Amino acid sequence: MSANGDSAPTTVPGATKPIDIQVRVPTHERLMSIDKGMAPSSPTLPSPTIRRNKSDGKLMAQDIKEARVRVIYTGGTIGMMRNERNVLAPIPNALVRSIRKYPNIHDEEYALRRFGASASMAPLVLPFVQGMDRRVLYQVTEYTPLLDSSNMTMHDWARIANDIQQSYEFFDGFVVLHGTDTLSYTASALSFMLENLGKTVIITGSQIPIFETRTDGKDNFTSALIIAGNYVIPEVCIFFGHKLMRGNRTVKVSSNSLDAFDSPNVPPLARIGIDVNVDYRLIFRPCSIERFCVHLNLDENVGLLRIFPSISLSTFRAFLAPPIRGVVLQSFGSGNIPSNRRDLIEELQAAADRGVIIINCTQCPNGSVAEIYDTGKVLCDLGVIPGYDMTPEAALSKLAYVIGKEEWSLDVKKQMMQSNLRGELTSVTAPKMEDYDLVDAVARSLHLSSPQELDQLGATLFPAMINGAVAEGDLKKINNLKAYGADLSGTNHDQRTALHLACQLGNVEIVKYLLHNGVSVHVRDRYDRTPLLEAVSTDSHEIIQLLINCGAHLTGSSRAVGEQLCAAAARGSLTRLKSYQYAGADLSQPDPSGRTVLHVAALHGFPEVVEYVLPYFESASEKDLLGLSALNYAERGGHAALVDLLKAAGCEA
Ligand SMILES: NC(=O)C[C@H](N)C(=O)O
Repeated sequence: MSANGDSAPTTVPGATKPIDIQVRVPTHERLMSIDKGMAPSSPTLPSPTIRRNKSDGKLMAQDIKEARVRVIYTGGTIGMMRNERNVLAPIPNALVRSIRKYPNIHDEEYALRRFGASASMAPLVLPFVQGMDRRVLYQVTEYTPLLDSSNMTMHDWARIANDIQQSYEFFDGFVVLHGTDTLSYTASALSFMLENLGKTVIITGSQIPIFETRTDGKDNFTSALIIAGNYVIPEVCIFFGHKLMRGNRTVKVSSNSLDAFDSPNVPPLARIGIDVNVDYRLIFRPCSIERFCVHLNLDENVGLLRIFPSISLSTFRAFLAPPIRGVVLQSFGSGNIPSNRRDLIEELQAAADRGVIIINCTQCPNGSVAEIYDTGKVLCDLGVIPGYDMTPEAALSKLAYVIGKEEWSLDVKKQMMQSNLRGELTSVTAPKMEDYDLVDAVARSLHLSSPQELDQLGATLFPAMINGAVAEGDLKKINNLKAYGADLSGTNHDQRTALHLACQLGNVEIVKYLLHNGVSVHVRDRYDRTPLLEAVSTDSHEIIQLLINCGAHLTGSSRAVGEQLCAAAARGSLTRLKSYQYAGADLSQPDPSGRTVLHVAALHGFPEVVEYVLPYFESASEKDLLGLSALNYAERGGHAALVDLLKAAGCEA
C-alpha cells in the first residue's frame, strides 16, 4: 500500500483532520497573521528585558527574542488518565487545558502582556529559561483521535510529516508528543520522510501522565520545547530521560523506567543536566543544496523476520510470500543464520530473485553485522544487504520509505538501503581524524589537558579560525580546519556561523562548500539576521538562489520587510528590490504606514522602479494611511513622466 497514494497530496487519506486548538482563537490568528510566520527581526534587547507599550502596557513583540514551536500532540501516556475500566487511555482536550494551569510550562503573565486580555486563548508561552536566548511560544495541535502509540500506523506517520510540511516556514522547531511504545518507529520513519530537514524536530512523551504529581512528562516536554526553540539541530530527535538522541538510532529499552530509550550505537546528541550540552560534532546535517520536502508514500509490505533456532520452513516461507516486498532479517550475533539449513537458504534465494529486498540486521541491541563467520557470509552470497548497526525500527521504516520511492529502480533501492541517508547506520569504521591536532598544540602550551578543557578551547578557537579563512576566501584552509576537527557549523560570540560571513562577503564558492557540509541556513545571529538576510544586504543574487534552494526563507515581520523594500525604493535601488524578490518577499508588501515601493518610487521619481514593480500590484491605486496613492506622490514630487506612466497603468489619485 502507499501511505497516501502515488503523488504527494496535502491530506492523508484515512486520516482525520487534526483539530488545531489554536486556529479557532482570535489571538492566535493575530500571532500568525501579524508576523506571517516570521520571527521578530529588529535588533532585540537582551533577554529577559521586556519593554511595554506605553499606551496599553502590552509587551512589544520586537523587544523580545522569541521562537515559535509547533507541538503536534498525537497521544500517549503523557496525556492519559485512568478510565472507567481503571486503565490508562488518552483524554481529548485535557492536556492543553491543564498545561495552561502549570506556571512552569505556561507563563500566563507574559501571555497576558504580550497578547492581551484574551490570553486564556492565546498561544502558550514557556516561562523564561536561564541561559536560553529565546522565549518559546508554542501552539498545540491535538489529533483526533488521540492514540495509544500501539494503535498507530504508517498513515499516522504520514499525517505528522504532512503537518510539519504544511507549517514548516511558520515555526522555528517542532515537538511531537507521542506514546512511547512505537515512538522509535515513528522517529525513524520521520527521519527518512522529512527530506533535507533544516529545523529541529523532537519527539517525546512520558511514562507517567503529565497530570500526576510525580511525572516525567513535564520535564520531557519542557526540555523538548527549550531545545526546539533555541537550537538548530536539523534532525528528527527523541528527547527522553535527560538525553536528546538521534531518533533513528533509538530503541525502547524499558517499559517502566523513566529512562525508557537508549541509543546503543551512537552517543546522545545532547545531554541535559544543569546545562544543555550539545555535541555539535555528532549532528547529522543534510549536505545537499535542496529544499525541505516530505516523502509520504510508504510501502506497508515490509516486515521483521526474527530468526530463532529450529524455525520451521513453513513459517519462514509464509513470511516471505507475496505481497511482501522488503524484509528485515534479524539474525544472530554479527549477522549469522543457520547456514546448514538449505531449505531456508533456498527460500531466501527465491525471495531475492522475486525482487524482495532483504536486509540483514543483528538481534543484538548493540553492535553491527559484519562478515566474520561462515554462517554470515552465506547471506552476502545470496545478495542479502548488510544493515550494519541499524536498529530494527530504523531498518523497517527505511525499507517502507525506500520501496515507496517509485522513481528509484530496484538497484538504486538496494544501494540506498546500505547507504547512510540520515545517520541511521555506520557502514565503515570512520577513519581516525587528526582531531584537535591544532587545538592540542595550543592546549599543550597552555597546560590544558582534560577533555572538557580541550572541547572548550576548540569551541573558542575554531569559529575564529574558520571565519578568518572565510574572510580570506581560503577554501583549502577551511577544509584543513575541518580535518582538524573543527565544527563548520560552530557559532561565534555573536551567534554567527561561517555561512553568515560567507554570504555577507558574497563568496559563492565558500557558500556552496558550507552548504554541502551541512551548515544550516536557519541559524539566526544575535541580531536575528539569517544568512539569507546577509545575502540580500549585499545583493548576492546567486547566493540568494542557493540559499532558497536549500530551504531558506525570510524571517522577521512582513511589515519590517515592507520597510526595507520602501527604503530600497527611496534609493531607486532596483537591485535591492530584486534581492528581496528572489528571497521570497512580496514586492507589494506595505510598510507600517501603508506605503509601498510604488508610493516611494513615485515620490522620489524612479520610473524604472515603478515600471518594474507595477506588475506585482493588484491595484496601482492603493492608498497609504494618509489616503495618498502613488499618483498623488508622483504629482507632489513633480515627476510629470511618472504621472503619465501611472495614469497609463490605471492608477487613480
Ligand atoms: N508510555 C507510553 O506512552 C505507553 C503507551 N502505551 C503509548 O505508547 O501510547
